Amino acid sequence: MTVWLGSQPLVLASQSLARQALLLNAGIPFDAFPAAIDERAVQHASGLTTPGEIAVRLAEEKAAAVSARHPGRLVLGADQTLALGERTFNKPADRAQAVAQLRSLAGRRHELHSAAALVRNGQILFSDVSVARMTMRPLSDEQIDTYLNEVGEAATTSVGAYQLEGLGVHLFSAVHGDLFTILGLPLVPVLEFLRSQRLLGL
Ligand SMILES: Nc1nc2c(ncn2[C@@H]2O[C@H](COP(=O)(O)OP(=O)(O)OP(=O)(O)O)[C@@H](O)[C@H]2O)c(=O)[nH]1
Repeated sequence: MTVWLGSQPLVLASQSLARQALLLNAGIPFDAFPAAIDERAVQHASGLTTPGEIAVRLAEEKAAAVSARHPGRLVLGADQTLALGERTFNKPADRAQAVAQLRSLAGRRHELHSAAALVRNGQILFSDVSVARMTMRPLSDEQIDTYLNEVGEAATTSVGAYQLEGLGVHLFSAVHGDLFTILGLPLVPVLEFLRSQRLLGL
């Protein structure tokens, strides 16, 4: 039995190790090529304001950018936008930004909007966005420092400065949403579409 029925591996337009692990564990062969687009410039130029629309547009732009370099290939792009009320957050650039971000998120509920898009030859064939709702515990500055000392550089690789499947789980009092959405790739709807295209054997 073969899981993937495509004549070529999927192209993943992402540097994200979490996204690559999700595809690997799902038995989907892929070639990973980071899109390397200016996400903030795309977001500002789009004029979009809702986190879900921003995540979808960025996922589509990432997939389209890599699709232009790989004609004929099916390209998957993804993006995750964190929303705290009207504010959106991106990956913290350094520890100072991670501290500031965690201070803002602590004791409040934020949303993770994770979008995926599939593009071939520049045509958007599929896009979808899922939401997870994360309730972070109240955290003292000392607790934030202790956490960041433990996780180190990994704090700058995620939009919320946490990896939920790692020590990040200690930051939360409640989590609502599927793990794929939290990890940054709404995999179930992507697999449903691939199945509809007869690209999956399961
Ligand atoms: N391991 C892990 N990664 C997470 C978690 N939450 C968010 N992320 C990652 O945080 C990153 C969100 O930033 P994005 O801008 O969407 O993606 P990126 O890492 O820059 O990678 P590209 O797809 O190349 O843009 C993604 O890599 C997500 O996989 C989590 O709980 N665990």
